[in-house]
Amino acid sequence: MLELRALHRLHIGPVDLRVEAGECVSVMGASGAGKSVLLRMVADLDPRAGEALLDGQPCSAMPAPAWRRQVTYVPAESGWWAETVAEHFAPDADLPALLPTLGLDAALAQAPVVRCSTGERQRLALLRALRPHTRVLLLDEPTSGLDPAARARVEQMLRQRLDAGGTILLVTHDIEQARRLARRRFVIERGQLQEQTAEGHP
Ligand SMILES: Nc1ncnc2c1ncn2[C@@H]1O[C@H](COP(=O)(O)OP(=O)(O)OP(=O)(O)O)[C@@H](O)[C@H]1O
Repeated sequence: MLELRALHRLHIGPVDLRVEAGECVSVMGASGAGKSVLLRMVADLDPRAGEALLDGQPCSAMPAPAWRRQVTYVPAESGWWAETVAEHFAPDADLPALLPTLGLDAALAQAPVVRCSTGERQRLALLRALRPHTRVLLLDEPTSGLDPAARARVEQMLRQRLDAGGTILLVTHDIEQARRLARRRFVIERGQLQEQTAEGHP
């Protein structure tokens, strides 16, 4: 279970939130409202006040890499540091089996990253983050560049992750996607998270 206690950075927060294992919570909000700042705070990527806990273990009590192994941020545009796709995955990753699960050609494993399309890179970044030790996925617009078929595959994979006990904090501009995946939906406004009721706006 992920717990946020009075997380605060810039004008975002304090944010208090509990997300159970197997639960997806969505966060919507205007451009610039602070959605990415929030996800980065949870991943402990920037200085911030407050505390985040995973199963009661405070983030501040563990080395940053240990926290980020379990609580993984997938930004809207991921970083790539090597030439080919395969170099960004663990040596034992079964890429010929993994890539088609999100509708990607298995041959893409040997392709240079610079030749991949935006939507291909987006799905590759997600696959990169879906390691067994990742407990919480912090997803920043994971399907914004995808066609409906690819988006459906991604959502199916996220549902499998939830069924297996994973936790997802999902930033999206797509209200229908939020309704499909998230048990609870929030909007960030004036730096505060506000829960939306089933009938309410948005
Ligand atoms: N390191 C920083 N220092 C100062 N201000 C920042 C920093 N990072 C982000 N901001 C500001 O915080 C606000 C929230 O930014 P954020 O990227 O979280 O928006 P967002 O809700 O994710 O927007 P979008 O939907 O456009 O991606 C913006 O006004 C941004 O300029």
